[in-house]
Amino acid sequence: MSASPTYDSAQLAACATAIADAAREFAALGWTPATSSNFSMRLDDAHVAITVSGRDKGRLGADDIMVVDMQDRPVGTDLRPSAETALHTQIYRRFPDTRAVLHTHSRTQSVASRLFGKEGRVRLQGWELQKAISGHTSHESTLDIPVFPNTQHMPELTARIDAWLDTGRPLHAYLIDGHGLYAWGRSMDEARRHLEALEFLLGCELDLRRLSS
Ligand SMILES: CSC[C@@H](O)[C@@H](O)C(=O)COP(=O)(O)O
Ligand SMILES: [Zn+2]
Repeated sequence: MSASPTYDSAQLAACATAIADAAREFAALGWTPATSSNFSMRLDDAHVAITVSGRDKGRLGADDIMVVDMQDRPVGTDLRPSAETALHTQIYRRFPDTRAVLHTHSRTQSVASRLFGKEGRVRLQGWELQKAISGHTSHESTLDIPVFPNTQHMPELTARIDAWLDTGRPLHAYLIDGHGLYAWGRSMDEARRHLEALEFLLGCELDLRRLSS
């Protein structure tokens, strides 16, 4: 049985608005093509507001956001949550201070995930914009973004992510090969900053590879 909710309808409505606003801006940038991408916000320790599966992420309204518990079960609705709900709840379980999780499918993220998938990670070093990632105070720091193999089987993907985390290595975001980027934060603003910074940095890495070859 799910834990009793400690959120109210006003909090759910505020999260739905924040998700729809962010998603609309990402869609305008071309980062959510063809209904791809999914977004969520933590409501309380046991519940998450998340996008309904298959909706156009550029035109989300209140009816396109639903509630799930931390075991990915819909709460108070028969709607189908995002096919990737398990990736969201895993981040909320593993990082208790996370309040927003953002997943997009931009062209830059998709191409970078294929190119760097062979290496298993993108190593970012020497970029001033690394400082947009919380905890990074210098361009001289090393920021590794892992690339996990894509699969439609969520338990396989969450197991790979758990295995990375269980080694104690930091995890600020990850790519899925041929798929897209997951980023998160302790607020919607922080999650957006992380996503935008990584979109920019991945584009820079792609340009460097292209120009150096
Ligand atoms: C439309 S293809 C993209 C999907 O397969 C998936 O990766 C995705 O990001 C959106 O799935 P959704 O179930 O709407 O959350
Ligand atoms: Zn996706």
